Amino acid sequence: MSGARLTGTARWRAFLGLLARAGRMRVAAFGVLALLTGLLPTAAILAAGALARAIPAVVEYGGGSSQAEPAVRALAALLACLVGISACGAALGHLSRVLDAAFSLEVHHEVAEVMLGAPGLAPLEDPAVGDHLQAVQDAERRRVLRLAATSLASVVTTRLRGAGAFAVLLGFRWWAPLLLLGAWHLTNRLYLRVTENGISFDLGDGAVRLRRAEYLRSLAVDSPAAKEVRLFGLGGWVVGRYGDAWMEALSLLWQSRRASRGLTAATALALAVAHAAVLAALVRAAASGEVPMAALLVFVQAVIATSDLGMLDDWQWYLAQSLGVAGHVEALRARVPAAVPPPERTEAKPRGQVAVRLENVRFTYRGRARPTLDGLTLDIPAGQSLAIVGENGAGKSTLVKLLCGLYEPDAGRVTLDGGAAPRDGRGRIGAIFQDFIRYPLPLRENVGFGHLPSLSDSSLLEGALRDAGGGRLPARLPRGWDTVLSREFEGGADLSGGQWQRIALARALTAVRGGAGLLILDEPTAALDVRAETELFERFMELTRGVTTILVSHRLSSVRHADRIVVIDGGRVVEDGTHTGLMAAGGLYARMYALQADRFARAGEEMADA
Ligand SMILES: Nc1ncnc2c1ncn2[C@@H]1O[C@H](COP(=O)(O)OP(=O)(O)OP(=O)(O)O)[C@@H](O)[C@H]1O
Repeated sequence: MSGARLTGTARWRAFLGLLARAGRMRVAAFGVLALLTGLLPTAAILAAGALARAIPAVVEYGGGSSQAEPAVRALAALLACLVGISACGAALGHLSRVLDAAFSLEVHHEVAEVMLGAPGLAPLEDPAVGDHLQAVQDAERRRVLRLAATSLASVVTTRLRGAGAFAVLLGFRWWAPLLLLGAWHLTNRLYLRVTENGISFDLGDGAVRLRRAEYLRSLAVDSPAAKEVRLFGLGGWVVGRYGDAWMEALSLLWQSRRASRGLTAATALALAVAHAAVLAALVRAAASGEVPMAALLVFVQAVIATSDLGMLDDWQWYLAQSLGVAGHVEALRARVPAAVPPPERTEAKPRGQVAVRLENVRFTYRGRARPTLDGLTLDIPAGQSLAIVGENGAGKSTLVKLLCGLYEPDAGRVTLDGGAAPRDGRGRIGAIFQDFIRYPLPLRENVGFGHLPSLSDSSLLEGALRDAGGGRLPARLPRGWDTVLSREFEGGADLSGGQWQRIALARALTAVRGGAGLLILDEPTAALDVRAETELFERFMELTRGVTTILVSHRLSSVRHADRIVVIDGGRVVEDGTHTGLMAAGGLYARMYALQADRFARAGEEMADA
């Protein structure tokens, strides 16, 4: 994955960039608080040492004497440090939580902006883009994004405490902190090894085995399989296999952990030897009088605090993951081209019918050896109703997606009204696809999304729904236009396939009422029977007179009343005319029509026989 290939510095830059967008002042305050929280413990160790040094004078001359002043100052400094540690720690914790939320929001915002800024659908089909998106989604699932600043605060303050202890110990022997650092560094290596094992487990065989176990578990508890599991008495088998699959998956992890046993033992030994060497040297120096008692107290505390240079467990992992996410976001931005902003509209007539022209268009899907469209030329005058027909896979939907500017042709041109590229004129196109979206949102939005500015124009939405044949629907829903169209939400409702189709069509009509001059229906009625589809298309052509309409269907009888019919085959237009003209020509259209009519008649006979 290219996100993983970003250098550490680039990832840090991306991470801090995302964090900085949460507010520079907040980030500056975060930095100051982290610095104070990290360094005050070392100051406290030094203050404790100063206090220990000053105590004998207090004992000797009394608390009220001038000789006791250093002790009072040291005590005050120690108290100030302790109060500072807890106050700064609390403030840092609070600010971290604010930044955590802001960081996660920024990541999602950035990803959405990059993806929505892509000129068409092609980047969405790029496997590398899919990998980056998946990585961000996984991070969200593991709550990594919501701990980015907290983990940064924790790692920074801990390392600062370790660095402070290191500096203090330098005052004893130069080699002492280096020795301890080396030993603690081994714990970091060990941690990395264990993490890498975990990652390769997640990415490799382990994940496959876990997925299998997870599937078996879901068979036992989820509803889709509930009927068959009970009916066929599969319960015992499912639970048994789940246990086996789970153990099989974990055995891989244990195996990899066993492989780290040598490093674990070496680390423990190194830590014991390093600490023993430094403590022994300290004791010897104290015994010889070289290191006084107060300094011994300081150095021993510093030895203990060097553990903050070692492995940090979860926080280190969370921070590494957050840096990884920032890398993925950065890589996503580099991978997905940003759309060029549309030029200023110069045409005087932004509303009304749209003329479409495709000139010698060639288009090949990513990963496909052969073009889907090749040498396709088609002129659609403003206001015409055109049907595009062809066999399955002929490229009808592809042609429609090019018309909507969702893909760019490899060669040739697609233009609206003699000049504009489709993606610059999207506001003038209303389209409903075969796989139209059933938004789990209120009915109002499901219809109003065709023209967002009309979302609050109830009479426009009502008119569109009525024309699409769904006029009685709001009255049947528990909350009328505000009913969420999904049972997964409180007070929501489920609709039948036919009702959803009416809503999708109403959405297209809303687009037309909002000013779209080109309406495309790419088989949104596939679930209807032939007669219903024919009636609906005819009604639609009636309702959208004055708008350029493109109907896609492979049921020829449904579209025969269109002004014009083109047949796509081999990636280009092979026939072009009216139904009567094409039938008379006796070409591909006529053959397809005869075949469908024959099939239809035979199906009718079989039903009559039955
Ligand atoms: N996103 C995609 N990536 C790769 N190939 C695709 C993609 N979408 C469609 N294709 C392929 O392009 C060819 C044309 O598909 P298209 O959906 O345009 O045909 P169609 O005429 O609309 O078919 P149908 O009548 O079945 O809806 C098919 O071979 C299809 O498999």
